[in-house]
Amino acid sequence: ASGSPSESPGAVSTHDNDHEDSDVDPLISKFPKFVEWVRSHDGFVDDRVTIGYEPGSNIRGMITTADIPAKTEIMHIPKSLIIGGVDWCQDFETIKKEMDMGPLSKWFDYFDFDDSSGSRLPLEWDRSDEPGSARRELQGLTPDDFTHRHIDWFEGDWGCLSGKEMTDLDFQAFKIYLTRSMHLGLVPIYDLMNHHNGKINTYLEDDDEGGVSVLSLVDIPAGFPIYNTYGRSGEKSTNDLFGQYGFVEDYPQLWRWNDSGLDKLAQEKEDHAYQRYVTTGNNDVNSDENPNHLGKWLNRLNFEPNSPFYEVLVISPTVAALLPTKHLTGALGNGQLSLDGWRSEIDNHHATLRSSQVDAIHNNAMRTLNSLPTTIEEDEEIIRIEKRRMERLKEFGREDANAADVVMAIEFRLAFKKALRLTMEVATREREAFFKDTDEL
Ligand SMILES: C[S@@+](CC[C@H](N)C(=O)[O-])C[C@H]1O[C@@H](n2cnc3c(N)ncnc32)[C@H](O)[C@@H]1O
Repeated sequence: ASGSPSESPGAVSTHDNDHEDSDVDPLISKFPKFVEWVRSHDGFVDDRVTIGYEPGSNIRGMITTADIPAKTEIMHIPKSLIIGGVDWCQDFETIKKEMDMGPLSKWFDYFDFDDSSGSRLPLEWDRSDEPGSARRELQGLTPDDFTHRHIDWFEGDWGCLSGKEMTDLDFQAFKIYLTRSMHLGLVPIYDLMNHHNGKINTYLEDDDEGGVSVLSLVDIPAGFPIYNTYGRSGEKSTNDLFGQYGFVEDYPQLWRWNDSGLDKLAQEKEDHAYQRYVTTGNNDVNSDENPNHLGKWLNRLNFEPNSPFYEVLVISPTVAALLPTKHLTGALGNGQLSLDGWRSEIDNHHATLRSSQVDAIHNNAMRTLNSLPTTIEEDEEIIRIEKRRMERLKEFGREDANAADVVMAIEFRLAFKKALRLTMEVATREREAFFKDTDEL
């Protein structure tokens, strides 16, 4: 009962601030026309999906209008609708050419419905780290060192622009590709799903001709967001996602950081004790991206750490796994796990984690927190003040991009600090649970 071109789904707007009426919000009201365009080019879209602003976050994304049982094909996008899939630079050129053609492009309806200019990325921040800048507000925390990495490469001598100046159209094409493409290229309608590693409810199946289907992983109730993931199996940390997309993901969060001081010491001195605590090597399991999700991680008895850096997997404000294994992070983006399910996985993990490693991450989290210029409580107050300032500016009709960037940066560092504080709490609270090395008994 779905998918015929004459049955275009409606669109709902639950947004309560800027987009009160879906009739006047083209980012919502143009959805039926967009779906018709997909279908008229041999794409398939289930009638039970629409577009709306997600309650809570107010982020536009795909939502169900009726129950969708598990293992249902929700969309199929044939290769003929996908742009690119060759490499960054060629895909960029194709996108730019099509955008430039305006209504004459086959993808006009796709570009017309796109919302990538509505998101703000750290690479759009002012580059300076003078007081008052968003970069300065990161207080040196990762991704302070790579906020502009993608654009620097893209514009640079070895990137797609080879040092040429970037035009507005270049930037538009660059941004849509950076924020929306996947391994097959730029995939219309697929890219309307938002990210959630915990409530992930879809998986992908490539077809034999270069197209792709999205299927439901679990039963999805009516009115629920349809989620994708940007970092399957713990491949990308919460810091990475913030650095690239500019949002702090919901739980579960995977925070990753480095101890630059100790790193230097370890490099200078091979037998430094740091070597005992930090593992090295590549995260090879995570490059084995299996779109068929479940099962891959379930049977894996794997004690290998997910990352050579300090890492904490935060499940809720009080539950976290210190130095998670690949086995644990393998669940991220591949399936849903209840809080009790996480707790029992984490208990098993902590029972095998050496106390000496726990001490190292605890001490590092403490040192990092103590070295930062503001506390969690101060940040909470600063955000309140900054937000009020922004609201006042808005009332006077002035939108200040830098003020919004600053709030974004402070919100990120606050979430990071909470993860560091939780790391210390878990290390202390569960002291008895960790594995005691024989020389520590
Ligand atoms: C592939 S698009 C997803 C659909 C998009 N929101 C839209 O309406 O077209 C990716 C962009 O959506 C936003 N996004 C996706 N998941 C998000 C989340 N969990 N929190 C905040 N923003 C999110 C980010 O701006 C990201 O760059």
